[in-house]
Amino acid sequence: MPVSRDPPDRDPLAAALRPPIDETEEEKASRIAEEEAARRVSHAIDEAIRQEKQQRKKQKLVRLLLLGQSESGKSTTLRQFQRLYTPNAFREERVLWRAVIQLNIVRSINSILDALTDIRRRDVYPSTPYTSDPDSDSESENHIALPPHLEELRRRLYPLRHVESLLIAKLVPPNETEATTLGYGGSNSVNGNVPVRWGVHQPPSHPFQNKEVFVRPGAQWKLRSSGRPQSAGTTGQETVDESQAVLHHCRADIVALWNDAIVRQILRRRKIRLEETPGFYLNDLDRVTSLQYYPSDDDVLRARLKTVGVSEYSFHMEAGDERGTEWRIIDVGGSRSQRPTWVPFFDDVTAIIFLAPISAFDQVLAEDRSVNRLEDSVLLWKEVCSNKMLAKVDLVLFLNKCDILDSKLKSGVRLAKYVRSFGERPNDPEVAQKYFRSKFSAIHREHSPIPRKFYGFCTSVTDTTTTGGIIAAVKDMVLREHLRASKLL
Ligand SMILES: Nc1nc2c(ncn2[C@@H]2O[C@H](COP(=O)(O)OP(=O)(O)OP(=O)(O)O)[C@@H](O)[C@H]2O)c(=O)[nH]1
Ligand SMILES: [Mg+2]
Repeated sequence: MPVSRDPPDRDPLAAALRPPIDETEEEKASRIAEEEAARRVSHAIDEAIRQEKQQRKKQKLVRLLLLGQSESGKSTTLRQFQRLYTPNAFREERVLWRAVIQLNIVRSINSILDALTDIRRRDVYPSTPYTSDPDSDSESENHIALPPHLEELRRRLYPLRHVESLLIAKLVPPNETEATTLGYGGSNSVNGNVPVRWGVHQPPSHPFQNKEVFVRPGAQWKLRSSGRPQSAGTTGQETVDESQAVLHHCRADIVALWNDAIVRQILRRRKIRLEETPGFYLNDLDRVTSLQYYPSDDDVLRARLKTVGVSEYSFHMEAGDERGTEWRIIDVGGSRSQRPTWVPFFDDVTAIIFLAPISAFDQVLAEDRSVNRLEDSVLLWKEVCSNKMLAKVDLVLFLNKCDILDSKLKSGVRLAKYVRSFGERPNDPEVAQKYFRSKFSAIHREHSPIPRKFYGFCTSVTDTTTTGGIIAAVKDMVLREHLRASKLL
């Protein structure tokens, strides 16, 4: 059949659809009515398809946002989700955390060495020897002379400064400029002698503040930490990296330093409670300084690496009714400079897990040392509860770091001294948890723009045994509410 190369001089479709020339008024009215009905049907079909698509999309995608101040445990909660729902990937990545753990260890040691250096600096002139009674806290630091064995340890552990620089260079890109200061140990601890009422107070300044290392989200730092010279393979046993070799070499001295009675006394006087600081591994020195050291699940959960920016982790449910549902978990940085990055995620979030570290009642924010950390958490929770954009979002509260709260109260730190409204209640961890729960629940009730259920858990998200059950319960609840809401659409 011949094909015409020239375009027709009139639109054949328009011609075919044009009403007949001899159409009567009656026929015209009937034709218009038919066309209108057809248009309505077509529009209804389009709308149904659109709604179905929207519903399908909503049913299949759950967006969970993790909020809370810095060091509240958001990234640790994310790692718990990864451990539970993508265990193979989590296991494979454990070796990449070794550099972070090494850095955490080295920084703990260096913070002790800094404390010794500080005492030494202030004590150049005649001094009395250190008290023979290591439990005596009465002596002023200004009269302390470092005994020779500590001077010797200080000298021998000097290579750890170099290891710290090496590890930072490995983990943090060279062009990274933002620096946040966060000391170890006492840097964000409140001077125990200053009472506060949900409290503002002046914290002591510690001379050995370290810069906290952070990474931006994405695989970059993992690639860097897996690269040479730390090519440890996936078992962690093939080759030994330089930092691990130095740690291993210094093992005896590190153990001696950490177990030294005088060192403990100095730390105690300075209110430096290293055991309660993030990234604390000094009670596992034999294991973590061995040449074959390979991080366990627990080690990865205890590692401290500050988040700057936003990281998103997604996984698909592989079994049961939830099969095919995609979960996206969004982890944000919690320090004050990071909080403006939260808002864009409020738009289409399904649920929020808000973490409030209730053990921080005697600490101050690293970024603003005039603000008590518990007070900051309370204000932040109030803001989240009252936010109109989040009015229909399920809020799940994790009153976190209950393990630290427990040990703090049991060691004699009095909660009522910092939280006056705690009053005469017994200084007991369970009473304290209950008290905090009721306070946070009241804020939720009073500040939610429309009434909603309160989901509150007392957690220690580094603990794999208890957290697994809580996360499973939260997941079920979020999904149930999500399905219910999408059915109401
Ligand atoms: N003992 C104890 N440590 C915890 C708990 N939760 C978190 N941590 C530790 O606290 C440190 C800080 O936790 P992260 O999860 O990094 O805190 P984050 O909220 O992500 O902090 P940013 O990234 O700065 O916003 C890590 O070393 C964790 O291992 C807990 O319940 N108990
Ligand atoms: Mg984080």
